[in-house]
Amino acid sequence: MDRLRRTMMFVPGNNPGMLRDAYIYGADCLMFDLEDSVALTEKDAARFLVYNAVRTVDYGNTEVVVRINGLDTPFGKSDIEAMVIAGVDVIRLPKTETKQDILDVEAVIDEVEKKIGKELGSTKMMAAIEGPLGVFNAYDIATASDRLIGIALGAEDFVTNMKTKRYLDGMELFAARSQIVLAARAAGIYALDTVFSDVDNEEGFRKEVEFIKQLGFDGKSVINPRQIGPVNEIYTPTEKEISKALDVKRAIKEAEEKGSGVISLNGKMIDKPIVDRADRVLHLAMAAGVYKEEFGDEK
Ligand SMILES: CC(=O)SCCNC(=O)CCNC(=O)[C@H](O)C(C)(C)COP(=O)(O)OP(=O)(O)OC[C@H]1O[C@@H](n2cnc3c(N)ncnc32)[C@H](O)[C@@H]1OP(=O)(O)O
Ligand SMILES: O=C([O-])CC(=O)C(=O)O
Ligand SMILES: [Mg+2]
Repeated sequence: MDRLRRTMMFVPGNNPGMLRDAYIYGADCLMFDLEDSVALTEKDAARFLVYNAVRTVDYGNTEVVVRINGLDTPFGKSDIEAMVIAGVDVIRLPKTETKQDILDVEAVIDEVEKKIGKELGSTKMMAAIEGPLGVFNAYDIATASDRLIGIALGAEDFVTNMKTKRYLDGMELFAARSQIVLAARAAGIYALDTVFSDVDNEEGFRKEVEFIKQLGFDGKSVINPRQIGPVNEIYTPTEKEISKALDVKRAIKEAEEKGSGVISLNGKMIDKPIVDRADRVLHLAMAAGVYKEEFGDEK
């Protein structure tokens, strides 16, 4: 079963208390940051702190991601080396513009894995797209490496590069979000949405989460523990959705027993794509622990 990546919480890499306690809030993934939340004077200290946290704190089933500095900075190579040795699950590359950016980071990861005798390919990658060139290259980026588990939007940098700002309706991000979700789905990897920086605006946040779910994203980066509950809730199938999915499964089973692939349920047609969606609801519900398998054939 694929893992849930509904919530990925950024944690500034130079804050030891947050690095130690972040897992208690229930995010699916933690994203320790060495990039833009860390001042230039703190880069080496943050790398050291994150390295020690990853090696010593038991994060249980929470996926550990580290956002490195790009290879075009003086910190990128050391960040990658330290994080592969520390044993992080995923390295997140910020500001990805081209396929070559992925290949360059992958070459360094390959080198370190070989040097320390770690299974080649075991350190996964995630790429954040934060500018118009990256958006144009989204599919090339998404298919650049087998290590890639997902691509994400970085909206604060994106709107800055586009010479605009963020609006509550999100129209300035619509083209980028669409391109990223299409590229991720075409490549068969996760589509991950960006942060919502106004932590106190819960209503606006919820609307944005509903919207990105509608577009097809698998989850969202968050910056504060208060944002985890709403995303996990919106992305977890409700009892009503689970019960509807089970009705669909029962109806199609009945149809198949009669040699048909289509049947009517409460006036609505049920056939393969609708059954596949019901399977996905049950799969997500199982992964979230709110449903236990009944049909046995969910993906
Ligand atoms: C555009 C970009 O690049 S975004 C990615 C980079 N940015 C980040 O990583 C920022 C992450 N977030 C934060 O640093 C903070 O949440 C802020 C600055 C936004 C707000 O800080 P605060 O106002 O102190 O948050 P708040 O009062 O809600 O904190 C409540 C508790 O949650 C903890 N907390 C807050 N944010 C986080 C976090 N991201 N990770 C772990 N713990 C956190 C606080 O330490 C505090 O703990 P305590 O009760 O034990 O003292
Ligand atoms: O990747 C993110 O969501 C955060 C970020 O760097 C940005 O918005 O520029
Ligand atoms: Mg950014």
